[in-house]
Amino acid sequence: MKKAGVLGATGSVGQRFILLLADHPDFEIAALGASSRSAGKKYLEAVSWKQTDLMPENAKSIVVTECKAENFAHCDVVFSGLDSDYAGAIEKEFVEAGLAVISNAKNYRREPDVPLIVPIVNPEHLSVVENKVKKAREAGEKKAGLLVCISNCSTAGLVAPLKPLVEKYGPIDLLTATTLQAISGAGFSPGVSGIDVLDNIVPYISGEEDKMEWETKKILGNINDKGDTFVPLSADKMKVSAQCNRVAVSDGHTECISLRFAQRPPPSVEEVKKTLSEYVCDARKLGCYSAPKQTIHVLEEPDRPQPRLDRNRDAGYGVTVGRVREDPVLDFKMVVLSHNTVIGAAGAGILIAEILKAKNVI
Ligand SMILES: NC(=O)C1=CN([C@@H]2O[C@H](COP(=O)(O)OP(=O)(O)OC[C@H]3O[C@@H](n4cnc5c(N)ncnc54)[C@H](OP(=O)(O)O)[C@@H]3O)[C@@H](O)[C@H]2O)C=CC1
Ligand SMILES: N[C@@H](CC(=O)OP(=O)(O)O)C(=O)O
Repeated sequence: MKKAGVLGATGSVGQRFILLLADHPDFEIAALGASSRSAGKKYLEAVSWKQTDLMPENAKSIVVTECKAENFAHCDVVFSGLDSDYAGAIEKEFVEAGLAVISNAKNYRREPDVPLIVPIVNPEHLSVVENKVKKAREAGEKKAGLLVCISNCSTAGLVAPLKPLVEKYGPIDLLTATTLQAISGAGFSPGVSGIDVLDNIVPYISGEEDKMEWETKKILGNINDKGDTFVPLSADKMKVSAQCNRVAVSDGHTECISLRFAQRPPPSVEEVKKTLSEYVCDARKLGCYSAPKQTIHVLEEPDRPQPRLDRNRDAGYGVTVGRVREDPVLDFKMVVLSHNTVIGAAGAGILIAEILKAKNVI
């Protein structure tokens, strides 16, 4: 069993980590961290639990600590669900102390040497940290600190169907996405207020559109010849336009997307559906415990996917696509649904850790 720490353990993402780690065969919870408001309290008392699953017994009596590296020194991996106002300094301290940090926060996603990972899409980008750790071990370092960033949750759902399509049919040069994002995505402190979201749609999520437009290009981009720096796709190779909305859904981000392939003629609708259905993510091939059996579920019903009905496919690690059809402006349009706190956040972190463990990095 590897020992796992969770930073921001009381938040929306942190609570999902607690659920997903509760019965995990490879990782056990060894330390929980949050703000000084929570530190010193048992998890049961520190947290305002908002999940529909009951709080796991094994978390209840763990005493939450302050997010200091010394409190997590015994951890093989540390998952971060920290508020981004604090994540930057805390995660830096942890990596410098030799800890392996897998972060949900946005702070380091654009660093040229930090992998930005959606584990069902671009686990090959983990080679950059694999190489770093190998070199550090060869140099005699006992604990090589490393940082892996998890993408923005809407970006995770967006890139999942793009990856197999690009692999098979070449670059996508134009892409639009309009999101309908769940309230759990906004976190719990303070979270979206009832009056804002009930009987309403808020057509603005701060910073979200820019993150989707930028992160997509890093995730679908390349690594330089030296194997140490990421080279995102350039704007002339791929134009991405996102519009983001908050809707009254508890979990699960829906995205209406349209895309055009650079190569002409484009494939047929049936070929696109077949390619999506047949895609098997590398984590599944590696035998990772949490990897979805079916990476992308393609539905034929005209009124699916729907968040409440489809977000838990493959325990939230699978992505669901429906309404795949021709687009009279670009080539194709479709609706994508992904669980924002599982494959868009905590689940992604755990699947990344499973991949790193399988590769003997942690
Ligand atoms: N929710 C989602 O779907 C997604 C979230 N993210 C990112 O993940 C991170 C966590 O998001 P989310 O769970 O939604 O946020 P929440 O607001 O729900 O949780 C924030 C967490 O950070 C802790 N925290 C706040 N201030 C401090 C501090 N000064 N020192 C240490 N810990 C502190 C809080 O602890 P306390 O309870 O003690 O205040 C809490 O555990 C963010 O960076 C977010 O952008 C990424 C993808 C998806
Ligand atoms: N902004 C996302 C969640 C989030 O926190 O994303 P990021 O980690 O990219 O800031 C949402 O509201 O659904």
